[in-house]
Amino acid sequence: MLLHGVGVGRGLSVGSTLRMPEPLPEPADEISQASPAEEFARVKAALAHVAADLEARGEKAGGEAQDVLGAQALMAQDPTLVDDIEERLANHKSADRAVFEAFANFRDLLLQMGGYMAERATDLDDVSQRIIASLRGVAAPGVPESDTPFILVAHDLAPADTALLDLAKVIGLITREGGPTSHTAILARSKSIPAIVGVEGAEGLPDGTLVILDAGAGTVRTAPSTSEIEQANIRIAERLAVASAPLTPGALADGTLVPLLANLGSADGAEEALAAGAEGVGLFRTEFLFLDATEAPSVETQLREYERMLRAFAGKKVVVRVLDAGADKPLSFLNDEKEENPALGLRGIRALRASEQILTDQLAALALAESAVNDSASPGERVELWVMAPMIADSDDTEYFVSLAREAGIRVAGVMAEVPSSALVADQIFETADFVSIGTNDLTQYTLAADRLLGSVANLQDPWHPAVLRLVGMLGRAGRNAGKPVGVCGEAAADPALAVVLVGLGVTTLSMTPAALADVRAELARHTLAEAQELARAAIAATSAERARTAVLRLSAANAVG
Ligand SMILES: C=C(OP(=O)(O)O)C(=O)O
Ligand SMILES: [Mg+2]
Repeated sequence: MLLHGVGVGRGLSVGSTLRMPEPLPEPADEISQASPAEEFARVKAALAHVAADLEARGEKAGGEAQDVLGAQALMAQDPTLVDDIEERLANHKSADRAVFEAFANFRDLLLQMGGYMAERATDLDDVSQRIIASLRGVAAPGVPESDTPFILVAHDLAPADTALLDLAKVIGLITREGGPTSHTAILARSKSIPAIVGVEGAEGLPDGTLVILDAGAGTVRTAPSTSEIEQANIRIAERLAVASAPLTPGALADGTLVPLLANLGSADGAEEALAAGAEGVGLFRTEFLFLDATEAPSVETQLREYERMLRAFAGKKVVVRVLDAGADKPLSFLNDEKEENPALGLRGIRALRASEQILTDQLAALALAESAVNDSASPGERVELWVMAPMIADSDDTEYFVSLAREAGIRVAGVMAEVPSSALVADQIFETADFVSIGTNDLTQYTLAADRLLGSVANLQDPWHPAVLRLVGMLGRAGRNAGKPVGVCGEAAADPALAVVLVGLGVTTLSMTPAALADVRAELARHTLAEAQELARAAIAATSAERARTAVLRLSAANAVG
């Protein structure tokens, strides 16, 4: 049997599947036969068991995961919740129903508070499920434990699950939900886990099914033959060889340079990015530093973080994005309003325009960080700081941002092209912006009107769609006419075949998760600029994302040099 989904990267894996337990059904609201005191004793034992289990798992995982799990252990013993449960038991609710209701009540309160508190609602659901599982004596939800490596099959992954993935054990990931730019996909790519998301039929895979997961083809093959397994193992070995190829600068076969940059969320990833041959940073997502903050970070706090990042990339270019709050990246201090359609709401530059002081503070911190690094550096060690704003719609947004950036002393100021309107008026935007960086994740979401977090429309969330590629082509042309650079920093840049097409459309730099650099470097080196342009023409002439991908893969196999 062959199942289809959206592959993340080009990874390949052969192994047995193990399912993540399904969420437990809602406990029935019936009068309990046991006495409230008996039920309360059972609940207290379950709470203690779950808290101890979460703490033990936290200690094992260490780092950030330990903080997440420690906070969850505290939730399991929260006195307000325990009192609420006891009260419900006194009204003759069953133990699991009382737990379910008390947690659901607390969850609704958190959701009403919005922002950071609302973000914790998922963690609370997870704790509630664990307690109910303990009361029923069934397996707790979450990543299953196993002594041998396995391919994880899940509906989708919660943040706490993803933080805890043991890479020595989880050798592949298949999810029913999620599109190519969902956080599960971004995490899988950054950890180099072969993954396929949005797989219809994934829920029917029994534990222990031997499968070949081929992310490049977007397929899961069950019951593979011996020769199919041998072929897959040969390809896995070939990929390992690519990963250890020399770290040359990104370039096409004819020598055209295409600098390969890293997407980072903090300076912690700098070492890994440099080791993978990143020629700089093409997208520093500053909001990742402050996701948990309840108030705007001070200039001093920001300065420390930015300086750390800039020092790590001495002698190279670092493109910093100012805070991109809203929708999939909520920052309670910037946009706390509940919106019907947050992806179409006050996010990115719009949220910053509404809180201008936060933007001017951030620009000031960036300018100070650049001076701190460069004032005492020799010319070869100076970092080149570029700053850009997210979700720019038109030249009005551009002029607003660029003038504030210049006032703050930022020398190179540009914008992200993520809203389709920015491509349509790219010539006007280039009159002011020093550069454009295309965020293909959001550009795809808005061009196809397909929520990037929703599995049901994952088939539309595909940057191979000729409509998206035509917009990229418009931006590429406008950049060339203006003599200014056009980068791509969305997930599309991490897809090797698509990366070549983007260059053919006029893109001059590519930025991606460091784990994708080796594959993209190898693929660029197989094509000349003329070939990349030919592939781009084939892609934009296709009538669907799937046809564009097939046409390019076919042509590229025929063209490949060496
Ligand atoms: C790079 C992008 O930004 P983010 O994924 O952080 O929204 C994008 O939208 O492509
Ligand atoms: Mg974006």
